[in-house]
Amino acid sequence: VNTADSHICGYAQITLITLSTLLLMYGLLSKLMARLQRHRHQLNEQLIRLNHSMDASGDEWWEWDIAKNTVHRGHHWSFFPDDGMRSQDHYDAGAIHPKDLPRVRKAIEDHLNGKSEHYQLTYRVKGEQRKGWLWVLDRGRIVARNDGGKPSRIAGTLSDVNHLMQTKDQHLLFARTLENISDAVVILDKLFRPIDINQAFTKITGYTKDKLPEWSFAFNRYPEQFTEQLKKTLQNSGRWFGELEVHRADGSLFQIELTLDAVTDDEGNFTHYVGVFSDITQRKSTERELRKLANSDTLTELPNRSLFYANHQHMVRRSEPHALLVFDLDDFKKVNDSLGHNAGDQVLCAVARRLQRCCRSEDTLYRLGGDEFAIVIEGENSISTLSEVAERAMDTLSDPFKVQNSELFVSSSIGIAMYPLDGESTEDLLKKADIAMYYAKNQGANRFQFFSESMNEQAVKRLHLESMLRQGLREKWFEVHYQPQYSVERQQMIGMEALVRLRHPEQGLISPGDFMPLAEESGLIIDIGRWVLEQACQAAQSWREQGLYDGRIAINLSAKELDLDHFNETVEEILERTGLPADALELEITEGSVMQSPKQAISSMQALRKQGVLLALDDFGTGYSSLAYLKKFPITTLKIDRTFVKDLEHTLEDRQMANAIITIAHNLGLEVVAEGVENSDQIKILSAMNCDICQGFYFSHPLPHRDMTGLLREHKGSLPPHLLSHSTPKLA
Ligand SMILES: Nc1nc2c(ncn2[C@@H]2O[C@@H]3COP(=O)(O)O[C@H]4[C@@H](O)[C@H](n5cnc6c(=O)[nH]c(N)nc65)O[C@@H]4COP(=O)(O)O[C@H]3[C@H]2O)c(=O)[nH]1
Repeated sequence: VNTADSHICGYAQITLITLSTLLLMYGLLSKLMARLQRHRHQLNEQLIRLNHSMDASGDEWWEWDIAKNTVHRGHHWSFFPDDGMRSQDHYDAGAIHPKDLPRVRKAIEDHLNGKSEHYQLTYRVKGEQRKGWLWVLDRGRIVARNDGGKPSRIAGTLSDVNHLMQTKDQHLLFARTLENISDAVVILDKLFRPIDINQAFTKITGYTKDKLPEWSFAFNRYPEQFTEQLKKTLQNSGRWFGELEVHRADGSLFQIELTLDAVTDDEGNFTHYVGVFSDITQRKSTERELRKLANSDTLTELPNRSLFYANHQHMVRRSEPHALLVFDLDDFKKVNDSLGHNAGDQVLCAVARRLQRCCRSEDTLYRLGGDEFAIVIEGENSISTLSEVAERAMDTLSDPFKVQNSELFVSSSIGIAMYPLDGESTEDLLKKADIAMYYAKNQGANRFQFFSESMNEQAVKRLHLESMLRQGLREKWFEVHYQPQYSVERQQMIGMEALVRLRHPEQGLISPGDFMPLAEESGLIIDIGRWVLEQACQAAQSWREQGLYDGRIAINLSAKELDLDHFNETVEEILERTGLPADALELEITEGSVMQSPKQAISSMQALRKQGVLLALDDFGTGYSSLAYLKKFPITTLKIDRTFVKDLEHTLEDRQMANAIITIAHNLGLEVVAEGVENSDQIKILSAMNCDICQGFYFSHPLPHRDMTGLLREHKGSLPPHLLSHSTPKLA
C-alpha cells in the first residue's frame, strides 16, 4: 500500500468516522426532537384536558407570577377577584365584598409568609355584569420560588360555591329559627332519648342541653302501655299529637300540647323523632274557667242548661234509665215585680239551696234558666219514689223565705217525665216534662204531674193552634165583631163591645174562647190586642164621622197588655192616629187579670184614666172580688158577669148577687153593665135594679163591621122597635 493510497485511506477513514458521527448525532437529534415533539403534544393534550375539565367544572384556574405581577388564567370566568395583590387587568376585575376583602388579603399574605401550606377561603365577589354577589371558593399554593427561596409563583383555582353557601345560609337560618321560636323543640333518637333541644325547651322545662333527661321527659308520668301505644301510632302514621302533663326539671307539673314526628333516612327508616310543644297550662286553666262559666249558672252556681244538655245526651247515649223533674216556680214574676230583681235573685238562690238538699248524691240539680230548675234522678223510674222526691221538694219550698225583712211564700209546679218511657232524646224528654209541668200549673199550680200521652195530644193541639194564630196575624184572618150595649132607660145604644174572632179559611169562624187562653199564654195576645184596638178605634171613629154613632167602644184588655211598659202610650198613639176621643174608648179589664199584680195594674189603670180613657171591670163577681181593691181601682164601669144574669129570673141568689153588685157599683159612682142578657124577663129584673146598661143576645149577637154599620144606619142607635115593647122599665 503506497503512501498516497494510505493518505487516501486515512482521509476516507476520517470521512467515514465523521460521517458516521454526524449520522449518529443526527439520529440522536431526531430522536430527541421526536421525543420533544411527543412531550409537547402530550403537554398540549393535558392542557386541553385541563381546560376541558376546568370548563366542565365551571372553575377558573390561575397562576400568579409574583415577580412580574401578572396573572394567567383560564378565562372561564368573565372576571377575576380584585384583591389588590393578584390582579393587574382592571377591565375584568371583580369587586370583592368590602367585608370579605381583608380576610382574602390576609389569607394570601399569610401563605406568602409561610404561615400556611396553602390557602383556601370563601368570599363574595361581583363582576360588572353581575347583579348579586357570587360566593367563590378561592384555593392556591406556592408552586415556585426564586433562588433566594422566596415565592415566585402561586397557582390555584376559583370555584363557584354560591349554591352551597345559599344552602348553608338556609341551614343556618333554619337552625336559628328553631333556636328562636317560642315553641319548644326536642330531637329524640330512635330510643326516644333527647339529643338536642332549643332555647324554648330550656325556658319551658328548665332542662339545659348539658343536663337532658335520659329518657323522653314527656312520658315519665304515663304507664308503659300509653308509651307503647304512642310508639305504635308514630310507626304507623309517622305522627302523634296530643296533650300531656309533664314534669319540669324542678319537679313541678305543667301541661303541654305535643306533636311528635318521625324523621326518616333515605331508605325510609326511622332515625329520629322531633317533638314540638308549647306550654298550655295557662290556656288550660283559662279553658277550665271558661268551661265552668259556660256550664254553671252564675247566680246559683248550679250546673246550667247547656251542661244539662251535655250530661243528659251522654246519659241517653248510654241508654241509662232515669227521670227528669222540671220545676217552675209559681207566680215568680210577682216577686220580681213587687220586691225587685235583687230580692228575686235571693229567692232563686235560696230555692236552689233547698232543692239541692232534697237531692241524693247521685241526682243532679240544674238551673235551666229564669225560675226553672230540673233534677235528673238516675236509675229511678218508680212512680212512688219519684212522687216522694217531688213531694219532698214541694215540702222544702213550702217554708217561708225571708227576704228583705219580709216573709215570702214560693211554690213550684213540677212536671215529671221518664226515660226511655216518655222520651228517647234530651229534647223530647224535656218537652214532655215541660208539658206535664204546664199541666200541673194549669191545674192550680203547687203540685206535681207525671207526663201522659193525653197531655201530649193536648200539647200538640196547642202547638197547632199557636201556629194557626201566628199565621192568622200574618194572613189577616182576624176580624172584629161589635155587640151593642143599650141603656134600657134611654132606649139608646150608648156603647158597643168589640170582640175578636178568627176566620179560618177552612175551619170557618173561631171564637175567642177557643184561642184566647193560648194567645195569652204565648204572648200572642199582645199583637192580637194591638190589632183589635186599632181596628175598633178606627171603626168607631168612622161611624162617628158618618154621624151614625156617638157612643163609646169597649175593648177587652188582657193582663199581659196591661202589664206592658208604656201601654198607655200605645193607646194614646192609636187614639191620636184614628182621631177617636179618649172618653169614647172604654178598656175592659177582667177582675182576674187585675188581681194578678194589683199594684202594677192600678198604676197602669191610673195612667190610662189620666188620658181620659174609660175603664170597665169585666166579669165582676167571678173571681177574687175584693171589695177593698174595688175601691182602689180607678174604674168607671162595672160589668156583671153573665153567670149571674143567666138564671136571674129563676134564682133568688143570682138576683140578690146582681142587686148587691149594682148597689155597690152605684155607691162607688160606677156605671153598671149587665152581660149576657137573653130575654125580656132579665131586662125587667135588671131595670128594676137600676142596672144602667144591658148587653146580650136579646138585643143583638156580636155583628161583623158591615152588619153593625147597617144596624146603625137603620136605627141611628136607638133600640130596634121590635124590642121596645119588652123593655118595660122598672119592676117593683
Ligand atoms: N151566652 C151568651 N153569651 C153572650 C151574650 N151576649 C154576649 N155574649 C158573649 O159574651 C162574651 C162577652 O165578652 P167577655 O165577657 O168580655 O169575654 C170575652 C173576652 O174575655 C174575650 N175576648 C173577646 N175579644 C177579645 C179581645 O179583643 N181581647 C181580649 N183580650 N179578649 C177578648 O173572649 C171572651 C169571649 O168572647 P166571645 O166569645 O165573643 O163572647 C162574648 C159575647 O159573644 C148572651 O146573651 N149570651
